[in-house]
Amino acid sequence: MIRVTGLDIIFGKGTPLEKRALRGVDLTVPDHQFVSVIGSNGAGKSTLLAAIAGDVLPETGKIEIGGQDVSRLPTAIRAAKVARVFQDPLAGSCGRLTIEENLAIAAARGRRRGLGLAISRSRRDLFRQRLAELGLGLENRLDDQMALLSGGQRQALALVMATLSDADVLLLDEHTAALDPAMAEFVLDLTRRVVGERKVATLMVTHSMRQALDLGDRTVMLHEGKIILDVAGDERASLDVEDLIHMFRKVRGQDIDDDSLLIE
Ligand SMILES: Nc1ncnc2c1ncn2[C@@H]1O[C@H](COP(=O)(O)OP(=O)(O)OP(=O)(O)O)[C@@H](O)[C@H]1O
Repeated sequence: MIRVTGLDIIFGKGTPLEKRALRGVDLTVPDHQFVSVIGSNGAGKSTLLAAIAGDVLPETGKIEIGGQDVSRLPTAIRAAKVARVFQDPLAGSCGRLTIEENLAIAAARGRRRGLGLAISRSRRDLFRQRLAELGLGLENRLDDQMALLSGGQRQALALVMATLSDADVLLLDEHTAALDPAMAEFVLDLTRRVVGERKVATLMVTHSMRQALDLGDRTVMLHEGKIILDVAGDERASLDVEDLIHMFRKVRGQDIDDDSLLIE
């Protein structure tokens, strides 16, 4: 579970460029819940994920993961609890290492084991099995360098890596935005499957209103560092993109910037 309470994040405090990116954000995500996060440019979506991962520390407020207060813990210490997939397919894995080595590092995250032990035969079988489930033929390429894979293959791998760890939290930051439409659809389907199986507390940032309603079981909209909409259950199920736009306008009294929020 993730519990964020009264979270304020300020960049460049005391400088002319001071920016209050999050303002008193409260958000609790239970273990099984998949939350899509939407909002226009600069709304604070990535900052929220970065704060949960530990890349930025709160000015005020608290972040708890699995019941532990991690507010002041650095990213490296939180890594065992937090799995992430970034927009840039190159960011989540090491191109110079093999597929197997990348998977072994992911599997060893948060565990007191060396890489050597991590690459045992049974582990290799597990990796093969997980890769075979993707249907991309990667189970036969364990010794290939990660750099040889396409962006979509790397994102799919990043999701598999996320499931190999015992993380309590999965953070997806526009993880399909850099992919071509067919690959993006594949990775989104995989995301649904992975989150469904792992039942991990998941936050997915997207610019697509359609994705925000189609994936997961709750949609949160951020604007200027605040949560302005939070819908789940029957209310969410009955919404379409037009409703979401209408709700945004009602709350903010302004038009959505169509350049930053994709209607479809
Ligand atoms: N490292 C930083 N230093 C200074 N300001 C920052 C930093 N990171 C983000 N900001 C500012 O904080 C605000 C929120 O940024 P953030 O990246 O979280 O928005 P976002 O909702 O993810 O936007 P986008 O959809 O454009 O990625 C923006 O005004 C941004 O310019």
